[in-house]
Amino acid sequence: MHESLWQQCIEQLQNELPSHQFNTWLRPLILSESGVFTLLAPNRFIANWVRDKYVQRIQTILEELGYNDAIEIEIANGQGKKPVVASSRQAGAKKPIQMDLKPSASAPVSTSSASPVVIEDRKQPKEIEVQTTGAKRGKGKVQSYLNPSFTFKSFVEGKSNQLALAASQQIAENVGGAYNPLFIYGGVGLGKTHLMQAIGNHIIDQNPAAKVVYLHSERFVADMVKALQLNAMPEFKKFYRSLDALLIDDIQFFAKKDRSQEEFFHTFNALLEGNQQVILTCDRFPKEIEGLEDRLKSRFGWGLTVAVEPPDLETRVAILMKKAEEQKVKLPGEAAFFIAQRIRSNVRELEGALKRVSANARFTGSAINTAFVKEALKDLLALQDKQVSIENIQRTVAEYYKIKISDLHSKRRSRSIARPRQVAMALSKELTQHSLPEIGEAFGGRDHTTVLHACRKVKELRETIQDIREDYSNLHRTLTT
Ligand SMILES: Nc1ncnc2c1ncn2[C@@H]1O[C@H](COP(=O)(O)OP(=O)(O)OP(=O)(O)O)[C@@H](O)[C@H]1O
Repeated sequence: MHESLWQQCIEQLQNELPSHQFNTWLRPLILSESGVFTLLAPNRFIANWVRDKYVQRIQTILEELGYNDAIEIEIANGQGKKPVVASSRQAGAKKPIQMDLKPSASAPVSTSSASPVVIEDRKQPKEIEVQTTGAKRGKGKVQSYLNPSFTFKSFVEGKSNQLALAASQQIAENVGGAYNPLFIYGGVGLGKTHLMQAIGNHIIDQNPAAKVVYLHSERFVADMVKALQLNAMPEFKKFYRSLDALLIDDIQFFAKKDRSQEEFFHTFNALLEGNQQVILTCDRFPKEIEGLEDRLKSRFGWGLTVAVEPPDLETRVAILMKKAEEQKVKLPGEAAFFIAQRIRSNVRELEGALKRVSANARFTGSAINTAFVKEALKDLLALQDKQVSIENIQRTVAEYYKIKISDLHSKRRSRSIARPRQVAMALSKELTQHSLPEIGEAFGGRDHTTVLHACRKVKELRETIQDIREDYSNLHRTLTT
């Protein structure tokens, strides 16, 4: 009975909501088979979001269909069970951002452009210059370390970054709220820094006096070492603990730096306790960072962990068109499609390719079309074609799943072999120019329909199963960077 009610309800929601909202938040919900009307969400973020934004509407629709009991939203693996009723809470209230700290006029002026805390090497008094704050770009003495072009507006949404974008937007609106810290992870050049800084830029746009600091983890370490040498740890601590939002990029560099981890752990706790927002990026999932203390790994997972994955073809085209428009480059759709088809590894490389094409076009005074792009990117494409071969993919996949390359060619059908084989086929389709029959041939002489089936299956599994999504993205990263 619940099944048919939910079916009607979900159809109604699909009619009511924009498709991206429906696909992101409601499509992933699964009706549990337990006695109570329970919807299972794939992760805590979706569960919380649905509780905050959609549960009332769901309940109302169900009531119209004659169902009057409360419903529950749970996380599919059973974590964080939290019953909800129709009158569930509203979205988190906005926390006012403190406006107390201004850079000291007497503080030493730093020429360093990267470090927000400048500890001068002099005996008395030890001063820390706070160069931090947002500060409207270009205004006043205060320097911003945020790239003003990294905004939500300039960020192209796609399936590969949808959750990360939604989470970032949510946090930008509710600084220090329910999702703290935000941990964004994913491969090189996929937009982690862009998203993190978009949050920072948004906070500052809302409140130009907000204290937002963005820095690379290596900078944090270097500043701390300097503070230690100069006996200036109290100032160091005070500074970091006074922020509204601390944005630390690439925290994998904390690995094996025990003293920095210790200090960061305390800073981190102090910020979380004060409801100050912490945003971290990393090239991998927290648990996979070797040389990072377990307590930090576990703490990173307290808030919200979201992945950015390599963008699919449509998103790559959209990103190219957007970048071309921003740079006032006339890029025909067909040429964008060609670039996007051939440059698949990450967005930074897409941007690099576009820059190269537009520089060539300017230099030669030519209009950009596909033939021109082919010529301008000749070397790059030749290099890339050489790098990703089916053999390479098979070797990498076999190593990753700890199976033999010959298993990928064999007829064995056990899942421990068949799944990696399907993943390897899908990667071959995505990363090489080989046709389906050629790929089938390279996998023990299989039919092209088997390859097509594998590609569809892997696509579906990536959408529904986190492990497969991560495996695929790890392999993609290994093969393309
Ligand atoms: N979805 C997107 N829309 C628009 N631009 C994007 C998108 N994703 C990435 N970019 C652009 O790609 C470039 C690289 O992104 P970014 O520096 O954020 O990557 P990253 O994931 O932080 O990489 P790294 O791990 O190397 O630090 C930036 O110029 C960014 O603006």
